[in-house]
Amino acid sequence: MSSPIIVALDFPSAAQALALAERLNPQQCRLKVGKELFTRSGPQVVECLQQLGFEVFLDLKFHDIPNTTAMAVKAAAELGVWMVNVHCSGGLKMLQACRNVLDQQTGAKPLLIGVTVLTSMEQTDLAGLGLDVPPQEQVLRLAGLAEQAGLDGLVCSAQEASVLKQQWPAGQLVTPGIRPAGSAQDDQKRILTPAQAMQAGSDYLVIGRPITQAADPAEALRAILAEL
Ligand SMILES: O=c1ccn([C@@H]2O[C@H](COP(=O)(O)O)[C@@H](O)[C@H]2O)c(=O)[nH]1
Repeated sequence: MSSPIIVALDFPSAAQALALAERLNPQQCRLKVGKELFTRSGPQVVECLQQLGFEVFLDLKFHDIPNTTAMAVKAAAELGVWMVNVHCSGGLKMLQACRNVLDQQTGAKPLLIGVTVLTSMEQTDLAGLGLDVPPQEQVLRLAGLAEQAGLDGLVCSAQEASVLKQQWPAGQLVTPGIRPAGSAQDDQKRILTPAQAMQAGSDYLVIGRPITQAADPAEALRAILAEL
């Protein structure tokens, strides 16, 4: 499967998520289950999507003490997901605990990805957290922790992809905040178009509303793939 597209299924019910999934082709995209859908529908929706032939990114952005986070990552691995993520701001010990628990797993392991700075945030938002630095500076700092802990890659903005690829060539870059030209920015701040993101070095493009809210989601996905 060579498509870099991960479609974010941000829906309030399994029925809506599955209806959208049935309109898509597992050869053309992977699917992302996030907090809204998982909190409403639980592991069953992940299993249903897998039965439809899709690889699933479980985007729950775990962030807790090391043992709790590692056990959540273990549970995700046992669900057979393709990718799972944790917040890098949980710190090195937390990230290492997650790496260790996956290394002890037998069989297929999910990619373990560290969330850096959310794509909805800009410098003023970081200042409100007492971190008055450009987002890229904080992303690079958190990327260093992820690499040290042996993670497989990062969630970041595609705006940081090229500098991250220089710092950590092997790190897989998973980039939300993707907006085809002319589409609504919504609550995203650090955005690029699909083609710009690929040129910058993104490995995977996470795209939600521009596909899921389109009149014809399958056609929206095809148009994005044609642009790459
Ligand atoms: O920094 C981040 C991390 C995760 N996301 C998630 O990606 C999708 C984006 O959806 P759009 O509708 O394309 O904006 C969404 O599920 C977020 O939870 C992110 O946007 N930024």
